[in-house]
Amino acid sequence: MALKVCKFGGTSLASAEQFRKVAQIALADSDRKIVVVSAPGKRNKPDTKVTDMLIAYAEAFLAGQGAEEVQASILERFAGIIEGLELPKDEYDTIARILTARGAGDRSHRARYIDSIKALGEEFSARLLAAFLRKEGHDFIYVDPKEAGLVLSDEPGNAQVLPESYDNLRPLRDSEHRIIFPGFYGYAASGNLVAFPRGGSDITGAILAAAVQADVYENFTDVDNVFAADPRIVDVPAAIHEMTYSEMRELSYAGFSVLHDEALQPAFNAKIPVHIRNTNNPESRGTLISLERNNDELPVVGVAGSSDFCAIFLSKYLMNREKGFGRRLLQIIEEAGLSYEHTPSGIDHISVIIKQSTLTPEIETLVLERIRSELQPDKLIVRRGIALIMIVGDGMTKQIGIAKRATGALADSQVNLEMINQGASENSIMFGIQNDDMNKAIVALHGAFFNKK
Ligand SMILES: Nc1ncnc2c1ncn2[C@@H]1O[C@H](COP(=O)(O)OP(=O)(O)O)[C@@H](O)[C@H]1O
Ligand SMILES: N[C@@H](CC(=O)OP(=O)(O)O)C(=O)O
Repeated sequence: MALKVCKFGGTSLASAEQFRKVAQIALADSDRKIVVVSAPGKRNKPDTKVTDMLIAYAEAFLAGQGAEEVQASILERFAGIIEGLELPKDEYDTIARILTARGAGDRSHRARYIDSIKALGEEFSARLLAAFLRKEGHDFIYVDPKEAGLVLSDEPGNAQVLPESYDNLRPLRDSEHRIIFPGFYGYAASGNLVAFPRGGSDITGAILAAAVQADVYENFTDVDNVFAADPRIVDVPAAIHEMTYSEMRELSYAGFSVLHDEALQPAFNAKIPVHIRNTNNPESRGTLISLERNNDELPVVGVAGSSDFCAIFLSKYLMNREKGFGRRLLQIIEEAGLSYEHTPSGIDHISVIIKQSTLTPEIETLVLERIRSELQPDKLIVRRGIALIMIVGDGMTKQIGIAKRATGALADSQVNLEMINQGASENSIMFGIQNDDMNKAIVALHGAFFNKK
């Protein structure tokens, strides 16, 4: 008997109707022993994710404002699900009680308080799905991440798994029951609830799959497969049915929100294939992410982009002869509490690319002052509003002319290139452009590599 861990995203649990689909999929294959769930997501485009409502609920308390309105909207979402699943009224009472109690919890640490509330969407989804499956006569239990031993670093909203979690979670493999596990959060060694970054239920699923040595990690979402570009940007993008871990890691980091980029490492380490599938069309083939792919006629498997980066650009004559220049520069960045994304460089210049949101005006002043006094550059400027576009494919190394094809397509679309950087692993090329050109660039690059002649 095979062992499968499956994760259902917020869109798969947005309503009672979606819960029923999830239950049907879980029941269709007895190998699906562990089911990880997200909080109810959007039912339609203008709708709000429960996680965002919970964050608003926490923020209302923190601001000392009334939270009644947002509390009522959260409870209304769950009331609709409970009613649609024909669950007893007790379920609603429990949810209302927990939500009120958490809201009244300790607010002395802002980020910790927000985590303790925003995780409730996943907890409620998991409790309701387990209750529904049991009501229908199936042996599923809700498992609490604390009891199961999902131990995370104590970084609210940005937690990472600690190695002991894998040993702690392994026994779930032999549980006599099938398991419903909430995604997105775990506990620090201190006992505090901590959440992964947004979209982090994907990470929970991957950790569980690795811990129990699953044969496959099925990640159910609302698209038939991964596309070669974001379907919200490119009309009818090419479907990609196979990808390698490193390709998907690059693409999800660069903008493919379909899978969290940090979800790949646990699956990759444990060599567990990840199968992206559609809850609304479970018959479709999906996308298999593993060590190797057979579609090696494709040099490039995807084009992704994300906006709002900035570049700290420095030039200094004979920079190449100055030992330790790069190290000292990056040390300044590190000591300002910043992480950097890329460092494209030439003989006399270097840029450090950083997420714009992390470079606050205070940090910027501090960093620039230190660079000026400690490194004495000839030129130092900060460029904002940069989008990074990535074309990714393990097959790129074997084909000549990929960069030419890409830059040609960008030029034809009048996109001005500010930076080009080939990843050290040679399976990606990054282009830095103006934010406003991002979608145009993605459309052009998708056309260059995927449009049938
Ligand atoms: N390259 C891509 N291929 C498929 N979907 C993509 C891609 N890039 C972005 N997406 C978006 O990711 C969405 C699925 O991710 P997400 O909204 O997080 O779903 P879930 O609620 O299942 O976690 C899709 O609806 C699609 O709009
Ligand atoms: N609900 C959390 C975690 C998550 O993974 O959600 P989703 O599966 O809907 O991306 C969020 O909105 O960030």
